[in-house]
Amino acid sequence: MFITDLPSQIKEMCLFLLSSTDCPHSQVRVGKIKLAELEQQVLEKASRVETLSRQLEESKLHAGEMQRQLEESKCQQGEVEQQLSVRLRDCEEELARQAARTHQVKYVTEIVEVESSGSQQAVTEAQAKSAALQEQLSLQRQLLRELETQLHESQRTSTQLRAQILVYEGEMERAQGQLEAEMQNLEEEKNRVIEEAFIRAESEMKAVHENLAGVRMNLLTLQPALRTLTCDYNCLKRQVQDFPFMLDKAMTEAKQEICQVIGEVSSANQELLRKYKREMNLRKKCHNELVRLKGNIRVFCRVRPVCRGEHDSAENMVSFDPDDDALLYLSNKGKLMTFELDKVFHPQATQEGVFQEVQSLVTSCIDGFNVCIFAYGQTGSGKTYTMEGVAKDPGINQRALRLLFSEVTEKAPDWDFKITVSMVEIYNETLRNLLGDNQGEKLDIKMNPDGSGQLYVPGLTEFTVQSPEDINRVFELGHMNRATACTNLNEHSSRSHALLIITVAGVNFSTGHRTQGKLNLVDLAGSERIAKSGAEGSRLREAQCINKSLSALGDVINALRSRHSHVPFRNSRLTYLLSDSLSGDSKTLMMVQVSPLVCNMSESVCSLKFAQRVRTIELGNATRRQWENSSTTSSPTHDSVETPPNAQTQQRVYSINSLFDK
Ligand SMILES: Nc1ncnc2c1ncn2[C@@H]1O[C@H](COP(=O)(O)OP(=O)(O)OP(=O)(O)O)[C@@H](O)[C@H]1O
Repeated sequence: MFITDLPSQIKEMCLFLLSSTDCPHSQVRVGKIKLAELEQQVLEKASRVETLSRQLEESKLHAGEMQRQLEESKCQQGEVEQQLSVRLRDCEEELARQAARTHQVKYVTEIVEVESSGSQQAVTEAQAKSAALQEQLSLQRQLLRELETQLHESQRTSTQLRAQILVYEGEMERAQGQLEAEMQNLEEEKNRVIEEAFIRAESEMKAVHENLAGVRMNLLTLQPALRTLTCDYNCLKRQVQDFPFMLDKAMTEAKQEICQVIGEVSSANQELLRKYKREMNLRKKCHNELVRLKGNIRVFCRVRPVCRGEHDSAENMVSFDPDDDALLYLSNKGKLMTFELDKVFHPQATQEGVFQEVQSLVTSCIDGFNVCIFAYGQTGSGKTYTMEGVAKDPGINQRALRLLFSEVTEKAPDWDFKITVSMVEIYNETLRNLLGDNQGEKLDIKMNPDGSGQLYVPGLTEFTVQSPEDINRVFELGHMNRATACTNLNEHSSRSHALLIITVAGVNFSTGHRTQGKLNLVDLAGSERIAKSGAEGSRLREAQCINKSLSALGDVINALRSRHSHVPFRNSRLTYLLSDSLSGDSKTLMMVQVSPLVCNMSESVCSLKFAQRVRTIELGNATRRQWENSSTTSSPTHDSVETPPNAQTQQRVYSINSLFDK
């Protein structure tokens, strides 16, 4: 790591210390670590400076040594030069001497030449000596030149070393300066960090002291609480030890109390049950009395609401009496018409509300009455809605079957009831079995060969309802079979009568008393006058069949009302099938459906007029179909007041109050 890196390190550390204020203890600790690291770095730098100084010293010594060597070289050179110059001088002197001698030699030679050959030899020797000296001189000169070159080299090296020394010294000074500045910075930083850490530590200490004082206070206040808690704990411990015994005791007491209360409640229940049964009997008696007083044909009217998408509202054409729920006003062609019925349901009436008004009639079939509920009205007036309803909000059919099922289940301890269901459709005077497998099969109505005068439909499927799920299955099957037999169910249902026939047969376990009642729930075909609208072909035939059956219904009621000896039940499949429910011992409810639309006003008037006429007819007192258990016969026989639905019925006396206009 270099010294120049240190400031960024310090900066980093300072930022770290400044940024984190949430944990002063750890900051101080981290600051100290950083400081130690920095001090370590300073030490390292110092040792590096020392090394550099040492190297400088060594360089200086080296330079001194070089200087010394240079001096020595210079000295040697001087000496050599001196020696050489001495030698040169000697040589020159020698040469001069030799030259002088040459003249002598020449002279001598000449003499010698003259005089002797020995002299000549001496000259040759002298010349050789002179050549050797010359050679020595040139060697000395070469040595001198080499020494001079060496000297130059030494001088250049010395200059380089000096420059290097100067560079080192500059670097040393700069490093020293930088080091001092950094040391100064570090020292300041260290002092600042220590100061900050100290301040923070002081404030923390203060906070800790305050907390400590708070904790001491708490401790002082908690001590009594602790004493109380300890006391409570001991107390609870004792209670827990005693608890099993107390629990046993409390359980025993509670058991005794519960047994006593159960005894009281069950006796109160018995009493309530007895009262309830008495009330129920009373209610039934009252209802039957009411039916007797009012006549056994009841006529209700239900006005359906204006449906979504229907803009032809006739809210002010149909009005109701706020004080009398039996009156309905219709404003037709500027004329206000008043209709009096047994009950009028306004458009907001719920399915549940409607059913509440008919449920006593429904349950009377458990008591052995034959009941018939018709929905009458033009197409789209709400007949199917009232009878079948919709999946989320079922109509009379489903509610009736469920009610009967729950009632007979309630009576199960004393009675053995059997509920059977059939579904029939009458289209173009043909009877179809809606619960059967063969939808193409046409059914017939026949007289029972046992001589009881009862009618029966050979091949008609009867389902025994044993659970609420069976009820769903029956309706699903009936609906499915009706839908598969036609292309447009809505149109088809408008032009056919749908009958749900529920038979409830019961026997009382203790008395052997038997009852059998029949509930016919009929969604009639649309009552509008289709023939007038110029229908042709199959539509015309449908219209004729509908008209035929509806007028046959009117004829039957008219004959009953007029005490005719002959009641034309056989004039249509519908009246023939319902003959036992329309004759004098039965209860009948006609639910006349009315559309609120202006465009349907004339049909609504027709329906309401028909309803009012029917309402004025009394079929006579309703009587219960019942018989005592007989050891001689296992099949039901009519008691003295029963009216069988056959020809003898025609001889019965009916109290008819008004005429029925066709
Ligand atoms: N009380 C009511 N509340 C809400 N909607 C009703 C009510 N009565 C009838 N409707 C609606 O009016 C429309 C016609 O009713 P619905 O099909 O029951 O008439 P309908 O007389 O049975 O006709 P059709 O003779 O063609 O079978 C249906 O869409 C039905 O849901």
